[in-house]
Amino acid sequence: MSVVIGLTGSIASGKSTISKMFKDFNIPVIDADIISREVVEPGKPAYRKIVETFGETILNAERTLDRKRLGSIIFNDYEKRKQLNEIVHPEVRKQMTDQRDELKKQHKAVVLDIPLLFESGLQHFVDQVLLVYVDKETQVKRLMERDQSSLEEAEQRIKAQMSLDEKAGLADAVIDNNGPVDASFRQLKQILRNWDVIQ
Ligand SMILES: CC(C)(COP(=O)(O)OP(=O)(O)OC[C@H]1O[C@@H](n2cnc3c(N)ncnc32)[C@H](O)[C@@H]1O)[C@@H](O)C(=O)NCCC(=O)NCCS
Ligand SMILES: Nc1ncnc2c1ncn2[C@@H]1O[C@H](COP(=O)(O)OP(=O)(O)OP(=O)(O)O)[C@@H](O)[C@H]1O
Repeated sequence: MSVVIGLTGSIASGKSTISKMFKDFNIPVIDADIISREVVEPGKPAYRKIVETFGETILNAERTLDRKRLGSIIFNDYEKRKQLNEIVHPEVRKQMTDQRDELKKQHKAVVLDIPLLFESGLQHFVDQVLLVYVDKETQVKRLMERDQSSLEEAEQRIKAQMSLDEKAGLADAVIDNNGPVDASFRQLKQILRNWDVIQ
């Protein structure tokens, strides 16, 4: 029996950092952010719907999506965000469940890295939910440093998601990622032992 692990957190909480650690255990990771980029490439159905809905001003000169511009529209506006989600999310879900079912056949565990797992109510896609947690101050600081963004931009993005404190109450296990990376790695190892994924 393969265990399907839903890896989640909030923006800049450290999902990608933890996600890379699964390689050490030979556990494959399916990344919703990567799939959500693939399904909006020019020529794909979701791309066409996005241009129809948001207009050509959200395109770059080479006609790919101007992600920064689209982000500045949707992170400011709940209704627009909902419209974009309704176009992109069904495509992402289909790809993720197909890959999950294939990988389950060959691995002791499979990870679905889904930033919006709780917001989208996707708990039923997975057997265990693993949350990467940081406190609000660390989150803002790491987000601003990584994306070279202002305090205002960082707080706006954080506000577009459910708070990490609320998510912590819903998860099966939590990694506290406020400390150094090796401390988070040790927590991950213990959790995988508890779930009988590793020895
Ligand atoms: C708005 C877009 C173009 C901005 O692109 P950008 O390259 O700046 O950001 P990126 O895609 O790398 O996302 C970064 C993080 O933002 C957060 N985020 C992205 N989309 C959303 C959303 N619709 N609602 C809340 N948070 C979001 C997530 O934590 C994500 O990890 C892009 O995020 C997008 O297409 N979003 C809709 C699809 C989506 O929900 N993706 C996230 C999970 S499937
Ligand atoms: N334990 C840690 N100590 C110091 N820096 C960290 C730690 N964990 C992550 N970081 C840094 O914090 C930033 C955010 O981490 P990461 O990109 O892994 O988050 P994420 O949850 O995947 O973000 P997003 O949702 O935006 O994709 C990165 O610059 C990363 O290098």
